[in-house]
Formats: sequence, structure tokens, C-alpha cells
Amino acid sequence: MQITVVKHPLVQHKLALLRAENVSTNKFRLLTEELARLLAYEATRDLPLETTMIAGWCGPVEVQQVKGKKLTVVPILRAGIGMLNGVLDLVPSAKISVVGLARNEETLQPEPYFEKFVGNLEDRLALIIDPMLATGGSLVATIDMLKRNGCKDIKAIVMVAAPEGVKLVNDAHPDVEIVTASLDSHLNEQGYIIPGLGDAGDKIFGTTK
Ligand SMILES: O=P(O)(O)OC[C@H]1O[C@H](OP(=O)(O)OP(=O)(O)O)[C@H](O)[C@@H]1O
Ligand SMILES: O=c1cc[nH]c(=O)[nH]1
Ligand SMILES: [Mg+2]
Repeated sequence: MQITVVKHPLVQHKLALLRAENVSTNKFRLLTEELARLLAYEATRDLPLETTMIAGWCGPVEVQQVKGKKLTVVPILRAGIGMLNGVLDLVPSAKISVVGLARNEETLQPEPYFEKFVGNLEDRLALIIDPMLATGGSLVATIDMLKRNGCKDIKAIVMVAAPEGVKLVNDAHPDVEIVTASLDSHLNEQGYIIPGLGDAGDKIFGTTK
């Protein structure tokens, strides 16, 4: 299974704060951004490095620098937007591709309403961001879109994942690594992750059903 659960104490602590029943919109937003930053640190752990010589304080020094791998960060609207600034803190030059999907509350199927990809996807690592991986339909649809547009190197960063969603993604796209703070228990009858976070989009945007 291509899943990395980040057990770092700061990740687990922030996730615990996010799970609280009465967390405010402001706090949920801030924690989402902070958690996204930490998860992105893990998701970028194998970016290729190159050795270069630079002028250091005591003369020439050999250093390791990121090899200039092109990146695109791919927030899934809406909730993925809540993670965007946290990820961009680490990769400020990354270009942004946007996918709009709304999960139909009866069928639980993702309904696409927007897509805008940056160029040269075949040369880029795509980092998909979405707080919740529930049935997996939204993530599989996003990976399908990226691959149709030429992308070959894809990772997904989600705050919380359900086993059902991880299986769907792994079966459809075994090459895609999922980086998460938690693999939770299961989905309830409405397709919500248990224990999960509730409706992440509503909590980030301050909307109600
Ligand atoms: O794994 P799945 O079963 O597809 O569910 C997960 C999707 O559902 C939520 O978004 P939603 O469609 O509710 O839209 P929103 O971000 O606008 O709230 C969430 O942010 C994921 O995109
Ligand atoms: O638990 C879930 C499932 C889908 N979308 C959410 O925001 N939360
Ligand atoms: Mg969504």
C-alpha cells in the first residue's frame, strides 16, 4: 500500500486539535494550513538533489540543492484551498493547477465543475491537496484528469484518510503515494470519515449545509 502516515508528534497534536467538536473556523483554518505545511515536508522528502559548488564564508563549499524538479500543487476545490498556503510556504515557486469537484451527497460520486492545469505536466511532480480522502472518488477523478493531461509523477496529501478511499486509489493508481496524518476507522452511511473531522469544506469556509 502506497500510504505514508506521518506520526511526528506535532502532526498528531495538530490533528488532535482539529478533531475537537467546537473548533472555530479561524482555528480550523490555521491548523489546516500548519498541518499541510508539515505533511508537505514529508511528501517532498525524496525530491532529487544535485551537488553544486558555491562560494561560502571560508571559500568554495560543496552543497546539495534541489535539482529544479518542476512542481505543480493541485488543490481540489473547495477544501483543498485551505491547505494551499501551507504547502506553498515550502515550495513557493510551484505553479498551481486547480480541480473543482463537488461530491454528490446522495450518490457520493464526484461531479466535476472546473479544471485548469498549468503547462508541461509531463515534466512535473503534481502534489494534490485535499483535507479528506473518504470514498476516494474525488482523488481518483483528479488523478485521472492529471494523467489524461500527461502527468506521470503524482502524490496526494490529505489530512485524514479512510481505508475505503485508500483502497480505491491504490487499486486504480498504485503508483500514487498518499501522505496523511491519519488512517481513520471507516465511513459512516453518509460517506463521512469516522472519527474524521466532519465537513472540512464547511469548516474552512464557514458555511453550513
Ligand atoms: O473521497 P470522496 O468520497 O470523494 O470525498 C472527499 C471529497 O469530499 C469533500 O469535498 P466536497 O465534495 O464536499 O466539496 P467541498 O470541498 O466544496 O466542500 C472533500 O474535500 C473531498 O474533496
Ligand atoms: O468526512 C468527510 C467526507 C467527505 N468530505 C468531508 O469534508 N468530510
Ligand atoms: Mg471536494
